[in-house]
Amino acid sequence: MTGLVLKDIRKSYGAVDVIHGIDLDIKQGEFIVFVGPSGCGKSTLLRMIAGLEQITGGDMLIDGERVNDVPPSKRGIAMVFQSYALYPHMTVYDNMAFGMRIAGESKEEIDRRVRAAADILQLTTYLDRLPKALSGGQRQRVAIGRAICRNPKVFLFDEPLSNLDAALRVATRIEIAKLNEQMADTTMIYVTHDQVEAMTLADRIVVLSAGRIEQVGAPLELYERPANLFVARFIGSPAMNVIPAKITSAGAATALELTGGRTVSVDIATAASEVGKSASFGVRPEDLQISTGDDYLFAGTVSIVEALGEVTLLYIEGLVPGEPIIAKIPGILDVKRGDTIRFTADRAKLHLFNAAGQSYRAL
Ligand SMILES: Nc1ncnc2c1ncn2[C@@H]1O[C@H](COP(=O)(O)OP(=O)(O)OP(=O)(O)O)[C@@H](O)[C@H]1O
Repeated sequence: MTGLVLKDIRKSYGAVDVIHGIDLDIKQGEFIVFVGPSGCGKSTLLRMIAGLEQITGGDMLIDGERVNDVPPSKRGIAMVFQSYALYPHMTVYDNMAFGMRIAGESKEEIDRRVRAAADILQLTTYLDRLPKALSGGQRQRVAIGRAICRNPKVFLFDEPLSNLDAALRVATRIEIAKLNEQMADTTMIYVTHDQVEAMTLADRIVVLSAGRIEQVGAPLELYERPANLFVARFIGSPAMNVIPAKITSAGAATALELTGGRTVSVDIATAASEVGKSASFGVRPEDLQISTGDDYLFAGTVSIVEALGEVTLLYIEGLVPGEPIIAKIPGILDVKRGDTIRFTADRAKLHLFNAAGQSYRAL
């Protein structure tokens, strides 16, 4: 089993601690995505797994073997970077074969692996071309092919699509998803800023903030059951709306008074000791619906209407100072700036967090 285990992994640069003790068990064949705001330590963690960055503390195990001091070339890992770094004077074939030639593989074995990788990535017709005669997406596929040829146990990707334009990103993302299916036993770890890549590629997403794990879970688990406000706001776009509230009654359902005076009830259990405490009420923009009745969550005045055709985004000012509430309503609406609208939502899709930002569902 080529599992990967991180035990209390730490990283400091001089006196500055950037990774504060990461515990993570990755199973063989899993596709793990690291996400988090800029500077949270995603690349540092990936580079420690690759062996490109010294580990300050803790243990890193691959296949049960401690690899903290094992050099990158001996870890059975291949890494694909944002910049593909191909040799410009070598053909696609030679770029993919290069590492194997250095390693002294036989001509037959090199040919077999290059052709197999080219086949997976649909590069067969480009094998005799130089990188300058390829598009950005094709070059990135060659970089991925070069990594496949190394027969890695663990495949690391550091924002591999971020240099590509929107259409190529989508196409190459789909290639990576197919690659993951074809290399079902190969563990893949992927760093990205892109929500869609994280949601569509990952078996599990690791959300990081300031060198710590906030939550680990399947994409929809994080979306539907964020453990805290950080994850709730980080996963999903536009971000979840959060309205300050006070708990007025507890039990199997909880009653809240929202900022602005409206009372709402959510199907989330709280203890009697929570009554009177401050909380944060959360609802995703796409879970809001326009209401015509009296049974609504809150009402507000529309300040901006963004009609995108497929959906309309409504920005509602005044409920939370300095932060508009956003509603994402399907289709084209007959709504204009200045209209007052009532919003409702399915009660099962509401969220509630305590004053420390922890979800009451996760407590
Ligand atoms: N060589 C270094 N010396 C000192 N600090 C460093 C060094 N490399 C990285 N850091 C710091 O470590 C932290 C984590 O950096 P890292 O590049 O891992 O973040 P990231 O999550 O990958 O960010 P981004 O999404 O912007 O690429 C940052 O605060 C960064 O400033």
